[in-house]
Amino acid sequence: MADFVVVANRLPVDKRVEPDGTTTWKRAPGGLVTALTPTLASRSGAWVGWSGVPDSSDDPRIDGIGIRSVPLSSDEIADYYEGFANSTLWPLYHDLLVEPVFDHDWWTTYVVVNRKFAEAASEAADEGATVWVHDYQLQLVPSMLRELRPDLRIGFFLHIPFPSFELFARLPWREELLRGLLGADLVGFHLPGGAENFLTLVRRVLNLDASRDPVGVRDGLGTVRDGSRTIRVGSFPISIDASAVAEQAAAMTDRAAAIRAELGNPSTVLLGVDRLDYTKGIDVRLDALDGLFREGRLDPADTVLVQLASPSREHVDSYIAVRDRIERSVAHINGTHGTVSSPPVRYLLQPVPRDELLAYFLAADVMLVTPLRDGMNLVAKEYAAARADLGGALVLSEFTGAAAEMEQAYLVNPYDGQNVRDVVVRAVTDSPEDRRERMAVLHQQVLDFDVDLWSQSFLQCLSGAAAANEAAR
Ligand SMILES: O=P(O)(O)OC[C@H]1O[C@H](O[C@H]2O[C@H](CO)[C@@H](O)[C@H](O)[C@H]2O)[C@H](O)[C@@H](O)[C@@H]1O
Ligand SMILES: Cc1cn([C@@H]2O[C@H](COP(=O)(O)OP(=O)(O)O)[C@@H](O)[C@H]2O)c(=O)[nH]c1=O
Repeated sequence: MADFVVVANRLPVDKRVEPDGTTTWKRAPGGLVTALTPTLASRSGAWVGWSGVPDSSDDPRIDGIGIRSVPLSSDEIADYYEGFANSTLWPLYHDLLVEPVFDHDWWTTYVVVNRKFAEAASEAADEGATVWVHDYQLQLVPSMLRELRPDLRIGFFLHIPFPSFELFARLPWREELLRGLLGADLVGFHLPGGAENFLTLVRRVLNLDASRDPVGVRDGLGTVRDGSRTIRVGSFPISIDASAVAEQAAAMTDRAAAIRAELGNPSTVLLGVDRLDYTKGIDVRLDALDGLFREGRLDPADTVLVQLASPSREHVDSYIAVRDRIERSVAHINGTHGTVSSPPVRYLLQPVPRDELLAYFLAADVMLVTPLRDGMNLVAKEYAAARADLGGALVLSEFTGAAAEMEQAYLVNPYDGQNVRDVVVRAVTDSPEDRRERMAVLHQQVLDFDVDLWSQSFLQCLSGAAAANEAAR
């Protein structure tokens, strides 16, 4: 039994089957794992989640964290994860970049799977424990868990944007999803805008009393009254372990120089690092590069774009389509502007290990983060943290959560191709002093507002919100 339980779609471990058939588990890389491991380890914590493969029920123990697998069948993965989570909610919450599918069978499976997670959390949690539920895959878990275990302190955090009334109200299951979230004592979003959208929806769809004042960052929480309970609603922008990133990156300078040499030591190295997702705007930056070569504003003989793309949700149609678009664009640029010995785009469709990523960050003159919509984007923060040398420049879409904090980046509107091309050229050609000044502010910012602040501020607000509800009970 644990007194702090994290509930997330993914477990914080990767399963590896060795050539001799034995199974080993490794801590998975990723922001959430890094953010929560210290709290989990210090508080006898447990993590409830899915292993990422069908029908797996191993419960390894790693870094002092108890793991509790929620086994999912292939059909459940198709309907809950690929279907309702990533073909209904994901596109709807990301501004309809592709058309969401509303399928009643997927919804039924979403309810069944959310109940499995709630039951597993209920079995893992000690009397009065704190349970922190994460993300759009599990929006029904807070209320299911409250019904099973009224003694628990329950927080929920959404890692992706939360849409306006006009978008969310299209969901045939809008009431159920809002009610699901209201089982929590505290509901958190990256940005105040998401929290305010939630308050408006609760008022208009459920007719509950919800506050109308603007929500602050880590402060000025909104409130919803639901019977005798008060649900707090707030903004908590996630971040990274910036000092660890800076320290690890400092050890990668030789590898960074080797990468530039492997690329032929061009004058300008541009870099993109993303999951292969249509939200990330990989095609936006490829189109900009093509345009800049055509306009003669960048020289294809002396410019290289490295695009590292990690495969994601590969069975979902919209992901198959975006991969196809990107690969055609890469081939077009290399075919039109390259030579056999020096194609201007180097594209990798593989997950890249953390150390190697940090070396690429150091090797890049300009980091291109151009999503059409993104909850936060930790890559932008990692790049700024890695550049303790104050070198490099960050081009950042206004439509990422990160842009709300990183105002000294070269901000772009990814929907305006001319703006993207102009800003990329500015980032490449601005004086070294101007670029250093911008990077100095960004680097300090990510050091000051790190992941510890994110988790501690959320957990502190959760403790206050839950205590108030316990007193009212
Ligand atoms: O688990 P997957 O389906 O493979 O997807 C990976 C994760 O993608 C999403 O990440 C979001 O969270 C980041 C941290 O808060 C944020 O920076 C980013 O903007 C979001 O897109 C998703 O929300 C996670 O649940 C997935 O595990
Ligand atoms: C492509 C790639 C990424 N990573 C690491 O993954 C996360 C990505 O987080 P972000 O918030 O930017 O976006 P999503 O959660 O994917 O929507 C970041 O920590 C990257 O360093 C990685 O380790 N390897 C990769 O190939």
